[in-house]
Amino acid sequence: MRRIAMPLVAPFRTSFGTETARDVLLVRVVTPDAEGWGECAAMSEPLYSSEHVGGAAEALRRFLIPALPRHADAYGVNRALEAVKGHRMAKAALETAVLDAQLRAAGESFGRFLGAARDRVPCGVSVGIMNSIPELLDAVAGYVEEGYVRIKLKIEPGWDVAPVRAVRERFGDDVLLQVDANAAYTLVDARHLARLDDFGLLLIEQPLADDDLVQHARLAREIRTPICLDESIESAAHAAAAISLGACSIVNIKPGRVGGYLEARRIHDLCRAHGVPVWCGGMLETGLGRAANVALAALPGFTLPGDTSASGRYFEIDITDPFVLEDGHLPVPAGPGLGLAPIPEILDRATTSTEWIPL
Ligand SMILES: CSCC[C@@H](NC(=O)CCC(=O)O)C(=O)O
Ligand SMILES: [Mg+2]
Repeated sequence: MRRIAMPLVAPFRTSFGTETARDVLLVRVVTPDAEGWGECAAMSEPLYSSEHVGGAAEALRRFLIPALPRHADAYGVNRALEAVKGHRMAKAALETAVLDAQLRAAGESFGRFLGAARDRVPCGVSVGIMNSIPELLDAVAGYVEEGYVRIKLKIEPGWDVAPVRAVRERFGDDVLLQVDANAAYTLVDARHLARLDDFGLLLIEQPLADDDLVQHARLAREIRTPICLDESIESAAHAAAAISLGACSIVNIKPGRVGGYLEARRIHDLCRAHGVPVWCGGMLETGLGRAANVALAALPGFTLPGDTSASGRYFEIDITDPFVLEDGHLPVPAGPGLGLAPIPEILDRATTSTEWIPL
């Protein structure tokens, strides 16, 4: 296990706090045939969800790594880790590292293994809450200029209708626009949220609390903007419940949040069977997690642009060759496994601790 410090190019503010740097936990698995990498999505503090990077490291050290079967592929690891409750981001990092090693040894790319239907994906970008509308419009102008095909605005009570209206007035009705509340509202705000219906948004992401499926279903009957869930969907079972309750009509799939790429694909398959569009969310990943997310975003049911932005959206220097936007798209890595690896001298400079756990 390796912890790296990744400063952000600019503070990223959401309804639950402001990030200025990522403290990222990486897992490297060494097998007789190959090594594999997994990136843990957990943030430094348990503000997005209950997981946090220190807790993930502890769960891996004490429960998940010791539970690893001696000879197992990612499916075997997925089953072996089921006995541990929760800790999905920690599980995802370990399962992904095993999957990466397995695929590198087999000479198969993540995209091919997952069922990618394209060799590049259209990219959206997530824009934080800013100190003023002019500052927001400058940031959005930069991203539109860079070629991002979709803009997502973080919102919270007091910063919602005005920024959305300003972006619509400045950039027109054609730019694909959506908002993400990170669970900042309650049903009391339903009539206020209905004011966003005038702006032709693609979706409103996670308006209410993560465990409020019934209330999201009620909200869905009071606003026209489609509801997309993020924090609420931690498994295929959650996705099935949300769809059958009418709590959402779009799902943001984040492999870390749901325990790994195998469960992410199950959710993709389930949503596709219900005609529910999905898109790939982001957790400010380095190039390692970004590579796996871009491969996932190439699956056929990912019909909306994801938060799969270029490395430069967050990092001055990525620990891998950077993802660079080309005509609003990112290429799906074609090499074995993740298709890339950390650049040793950059990785060493970013490293704050390493820990070797023998099986
Ligand atoms: C620090 S906020 C992380 C969670 C947030 N992620 C994003 O907004 C996209 C971040 C990214 O581009 O990786 C979300 O709720 O969707
Ligand atoms: Mg979100």
